[in-house]
Amino acid sequence: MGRRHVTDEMGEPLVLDWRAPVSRSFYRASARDPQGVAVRRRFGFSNGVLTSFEDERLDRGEELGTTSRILTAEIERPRVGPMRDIVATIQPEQDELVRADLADSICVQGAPGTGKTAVGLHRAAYLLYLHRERLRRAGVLIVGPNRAFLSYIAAVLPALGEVEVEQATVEELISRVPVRAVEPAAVATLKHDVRMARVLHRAVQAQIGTPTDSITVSDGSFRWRIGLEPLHRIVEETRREGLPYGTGRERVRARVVSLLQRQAEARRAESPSDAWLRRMGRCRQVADFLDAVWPALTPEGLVYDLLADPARLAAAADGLLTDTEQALLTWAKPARTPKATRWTAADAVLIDEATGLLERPTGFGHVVVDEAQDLSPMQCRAIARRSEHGSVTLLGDLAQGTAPWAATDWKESLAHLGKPNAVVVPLTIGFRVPAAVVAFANRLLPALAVDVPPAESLRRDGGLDVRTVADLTAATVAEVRAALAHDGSVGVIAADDAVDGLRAALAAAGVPTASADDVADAERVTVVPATLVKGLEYDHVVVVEPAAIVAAEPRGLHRLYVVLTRAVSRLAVLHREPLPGPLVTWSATGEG
Ligand SMILES: Nc1ncnc2c1ncn2[C@@H]1O[C@H](COP(=O)(O)OP(=O)(O)OP(=O)(O)O)[C@@H](O)[C@H]1O
Repeated sequence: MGRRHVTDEMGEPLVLDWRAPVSRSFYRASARDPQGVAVRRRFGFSNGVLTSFEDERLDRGEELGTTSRILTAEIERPRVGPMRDIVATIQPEQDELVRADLADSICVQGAPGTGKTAVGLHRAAYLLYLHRERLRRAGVLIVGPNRAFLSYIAAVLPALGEVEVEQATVEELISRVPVRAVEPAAVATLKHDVRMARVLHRAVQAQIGTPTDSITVSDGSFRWRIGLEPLHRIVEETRREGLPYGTGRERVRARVVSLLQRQAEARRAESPSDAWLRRMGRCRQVADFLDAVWPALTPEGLVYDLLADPARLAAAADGLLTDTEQALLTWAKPARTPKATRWTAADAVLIDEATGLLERPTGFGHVVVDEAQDLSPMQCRAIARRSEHGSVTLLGDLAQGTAPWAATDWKESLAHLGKPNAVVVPLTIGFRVPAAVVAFANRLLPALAVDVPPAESLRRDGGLDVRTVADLTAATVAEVRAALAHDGSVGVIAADDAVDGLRAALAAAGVPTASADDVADAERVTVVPATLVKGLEYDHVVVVEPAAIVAAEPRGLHRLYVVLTRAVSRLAVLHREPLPGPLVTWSATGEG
């Protein structure tokens, strides 16, 4: 079994695809439930050379589990460059998630390094293998937190033979308008509040009017009239159908035309031509009627009207948003038109919601969302619109939530995603971070106010070094130089505003560095702003001044937790200022 199906020259299978149904028992068989497997043999390779093999005689009750030396060697191998696949060593609890049915939406809560990203990517590959035709048509989407992360994972699916998968950030998914402005966090947070969905819905509904006049149309030969009563009926009926607003408008038009058609048929005893029907649908009287009772809307126009006009907002937000909140949303100086407006990222979220109210978006057959704890309710809804007829795999860790609207309960996120019945499954075995480093980072957990199962690291190796230093820059350069004596990548993680200085200091010391969003870069050292490091990992991590990382943002302790859990082999923490409170107890014991 392996990454791809391989046959000999006679067409006989030599290697079976890891995703084939027959491969399943390789991953799932255990001494207690051998599933017909007598011996499981794993081969170890290095650079194309067979280096080892390992047998488990399940029929004699032998089972290595996580003590497998091939697994240990694989997870302790120094990391360099982009993420790799884990086909050879997928663990049973991961395999259950990877091979869940296409119809099943699942949510995985897992501590740092438990393999959530790996599971999500392998699940996408598995589903594409099993439902190739269906998913090729419907599409599979991977959503990640930023471009650096997406480029880090970009090679995994192609390595598994899957190239037709879209990978995007949420911001890219909803980029109907260019984002050209920033706004205070309080305003953005309010726009991400799920109440805004109701405000927008009401604003759209408020556009639907009541007919006040009958319609009289002439086609050159005859005059036709539709009275008020049938017009009322048409509008009411269509409103009740709850279609997207734009579809509703066309439905009203079609119904008006169909009444005209019936009159024409009765009078002439034959059906009018398609051209006649089209002409009637576009004639001025029908267009005027539509503009009066069901005017054409654009998503940008709808959001613009709400944010530019306090009266409109008040009408739509009555009982939903307080006066203060409404004032917060209203622009002090609106641009002259929607087109001239400098939209913010949160406006783009509102515009996407509005788009969903006006027209039905095309969706994907399956959506994998990574780092999902950072999605706001409104962003969840944006993804829900794109997976309405498909399923989702939601991956995340509540302890790593750094957005102002970060999730605190997966059930809520799942409800906003339209998948309230999805199961929440924990992953608890850590494959990345050495036990000593996990223990250090876990000091923060009680301060993070989330209820998550703690992880247990498989790694007994690795090193942790927490040091007070006099000169942060000089100490960082020295630390990086020492790290370069080992194999593997080196990640220097600092508060965003310290990154340029550190990069320059390293360059001056003759150490070239890469930036996080360029995984193709051959440099072994990367200097990463703390806000971009989510989901990434480096063999040796140097964290510079934790206090500054915490001070830089409201959920700074959550950010620090992310930062401290990026190391595969060694973590060095360099600080001048005292360590943030929750970590201090630890260093006060003298271990640091
Ligand atoms: N079964 C496995 N065999 C070998 N390596 C594994 C296995 N599962 C995960 N890993 C490795 O562990 C590391 C962490 O995995 P991954 O990035 O998927 O974790 P995560 O849960 O998404 O972490 P985070 O919460 O930090 O984003 C990766 O290097 C991955 O390849």
